[in-house]
Amino acid sequence: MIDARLPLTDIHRHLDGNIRAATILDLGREFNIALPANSLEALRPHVQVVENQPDLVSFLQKLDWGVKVLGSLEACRRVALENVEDAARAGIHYAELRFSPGYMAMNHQLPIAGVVEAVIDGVRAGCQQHNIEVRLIGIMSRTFGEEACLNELEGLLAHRDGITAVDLAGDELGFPGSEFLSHFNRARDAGFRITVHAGEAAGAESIWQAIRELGAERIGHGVKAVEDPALMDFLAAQGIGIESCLTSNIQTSTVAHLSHHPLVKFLDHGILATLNTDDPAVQGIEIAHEYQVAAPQAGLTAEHIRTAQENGLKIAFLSEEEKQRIRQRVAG
Ligand SMILES: O=c1[nH]cnc2c1ncn2[C@@H]1O[C@H](CO)[C@@H](O)[C@H]1O
Ligand SMILES: [Zn+2]
Repeated sequence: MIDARLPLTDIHRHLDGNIRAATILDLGREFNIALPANSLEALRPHVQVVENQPDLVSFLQKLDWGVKVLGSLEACRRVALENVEDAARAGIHYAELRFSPGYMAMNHQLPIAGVVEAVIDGVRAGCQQHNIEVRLIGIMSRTFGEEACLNELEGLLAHRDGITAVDLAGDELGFPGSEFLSHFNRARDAGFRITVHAGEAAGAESIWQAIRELGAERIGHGVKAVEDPALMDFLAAQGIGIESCLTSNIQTSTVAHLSHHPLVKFLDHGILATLNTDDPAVQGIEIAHEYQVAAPQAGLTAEHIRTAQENGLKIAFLSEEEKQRIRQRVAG
């Protein structure tokens, strides 16, 4: 159900939520970090969601081992490079990879700006080796509070040219967007594009807040928009894109069953909604699974899936010329 004539995109993909289990073992050994298991098979349930989690925060804990083994900047560069390799292998032509430099830095007190630089460098190397185009989104992890987010923003600003956009992710219920107004004012002043995780754990008001107060041009997840008809109209009229992540929404218990997922309603309403992975290694899925298994289970027809695929590049953080170049490259 992936249209091979159209670019395949993944514009909501956390690179620090996509660290290979084999790499976690490897880095654990390198930095002498005691892991909960020493074989791939035994490690898997600690680093991958094997059953749906009761809420977002429980799901997010599954990402923790991946960053605990980041003992050096070289390790950060390695996982960035491997992420590009994995995205290219998954058949993705254009990816926006996002990462939280403070979250990656915190276990071994790495310099945050150094992490940003290492990720940019790893992605650049990966793009030279593989036939894929990548942009980077810097995340501020709300879970660690305002000051930690400010440190992340400063690290991202130190390498402004290598970063396309900023995002706010983590515990949406515990840390509402209203605490981060000054961060986003600075980010917009610096010319960053803006996407925000909203309407995943919290309600439609969180999406309005992200748009009106943080300047979000796109929304990560946005599931709860379906509860507010005025918001549905607004998203469609303003061309504010939704980055849907179907399997993620089931694994976090944001949506009880795929047949209840609002993505079809978004598309039928003319909202520029897209299909994405979120944290593929942690979830045990890849983008093809979202198109071929999850989307049909969520009630998308072949036409809906095609529209979602087209929307990926439409709402990408690229210029019209860059989008056209990618379309032409894929159409051959
Ligand atoms: O589905 C999600 N919703 C909200 N935050 C997320 C999700 N997946 C990962 N992160 C958060 O993003 C940062 C790492 O890139 C971490 O803060 C992680 O908790
Ligand atoms: Zn996400």
